[in-house]
Amino acid sequence: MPERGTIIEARGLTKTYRNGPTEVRALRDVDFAARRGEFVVVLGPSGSGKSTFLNILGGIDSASSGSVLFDGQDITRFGEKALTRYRRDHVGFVFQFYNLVPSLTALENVALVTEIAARPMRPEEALDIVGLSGRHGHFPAQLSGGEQQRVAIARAIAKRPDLLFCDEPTGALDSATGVLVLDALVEANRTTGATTLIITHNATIQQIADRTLRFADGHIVDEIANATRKRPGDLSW
Ligand SMILES: Nc1ncnc2c1ncn2[C@@H]1O[C@H](COP(=O)(O)OP(=O)(O)OP(=O)(O)O)[C@@H](O)[C@H]1O
Repeated sequence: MPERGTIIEARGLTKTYRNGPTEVRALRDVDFAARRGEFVVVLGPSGSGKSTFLNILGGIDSASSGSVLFDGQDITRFGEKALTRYRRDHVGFVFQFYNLVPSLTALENVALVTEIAARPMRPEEALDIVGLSGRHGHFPAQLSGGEQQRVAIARAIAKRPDLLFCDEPTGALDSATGVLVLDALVEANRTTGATTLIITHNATIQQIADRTLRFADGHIVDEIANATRKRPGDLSW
């Protein structure tokens, strides 16, 4: 039985990529569970399996073996249609590069998602949460990198996802701008209650999390629960 409050759980998760004769074991027998609303930072060296882990949990990559239970249902057994619905209704993704549509305003970029979501918030509300109320009509080229990333976060949360998965969201940003993006993620987590996982190479960021996972060589080698969480504004790197 899953622990009470668990929203996503991986059991014995394994992923092997085959490129011709060579095999890369990206994940080896990973067990993990996260509670609703939890804020988790994922650390680990390059190639240790962090992105593969997040992508499989989010239904954009497939497992070689093991299971991923979302709200008790094994998504590794879903067909294409159910997997698309899972991603569309329950998962918000944020990547290092913002992937906004250049010819659409901030508001229109967010509205693209709210138009197809099952229970969206208004695009204006999503932009408010990330602190961009004054930027609705701006095109991506008129926004700084950090502002573009906050539009990407607004787009990810506007569908009210249960899960918010962020792969290196501050990787391309300087520290002051990175702090604003982390503030937006903390606020998004607080107001939507989405379980939030953030991959980063910056170990300082773990201080804002409820829990830190450390990957090495396809395993979770360490898990630390934080008794207290710092605010992003109190970090410096
Ligand atoms: N599509 C793929 N085809 C083949 N090998 C892959 C593929 N995706 C990832 N890998 C390999 O799987 C291993 C884990 O990669 P992954 O991207 O999950 O690591 P990571 O910890 O996220 O690294 P980084 O911090 O550099 O993003 C690496 O050896 C990588 O080269």
